[in-house]
Amino acid sequence: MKIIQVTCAIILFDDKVLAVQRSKTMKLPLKWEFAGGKIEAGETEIDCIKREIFEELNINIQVNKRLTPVIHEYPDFKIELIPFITEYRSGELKLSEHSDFVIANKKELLNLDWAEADLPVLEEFLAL
Ligand SMILES: Nc1nc2c([nH]c(=O)n2[C@@H]2O[C@H](COP(=O)(O)OP(=O)(O)OP(=O)(O)O)[C@@H](O)[C@H]2O)c(=O)[nH]1
Repeated sequence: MKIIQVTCAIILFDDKVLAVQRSKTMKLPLKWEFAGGKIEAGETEIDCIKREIFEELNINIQVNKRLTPVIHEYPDFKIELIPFITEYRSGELKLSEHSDFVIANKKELLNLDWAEADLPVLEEFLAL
């Protein structure tokens, strides 16, 4: 199965983190994830995550650290999820695709119903 490369951002707002909920009509409906998306041809990982965050959330971020990529096979597709720790810089947060968001502390993050590929990312982040 072809691997789709996807970047995602753990966006820090001081000591809290943004998580977004996929809409009913997206793949993995209503699951929580870190905002991000597919790497386009010729694009660097960093360009991709900054572009996706602006498209999906209307905000600008600073990228601070790359975490360990996760390869995950869902029943109908396979992704390499490439996570970055980032921080909010500017702009008014507006959702364009997702149905909801939270800016949550570590304990609150653990209570969300995450997309499976995100679980190792969350674990690595929480252990830092
Ligand atoms: N952005 C993002 N996608 C994730 C995460 N975890 C995870 O499994 N994915 C999956 O990675 C895939 C690519 O994300 P995307 O947001 O660019 O694509 P999509 O499926 O909404 O777009 P599509 O309509 O072109 O299929 C999605 O199928 C999504 O379910 C995550 O933390 N962030």
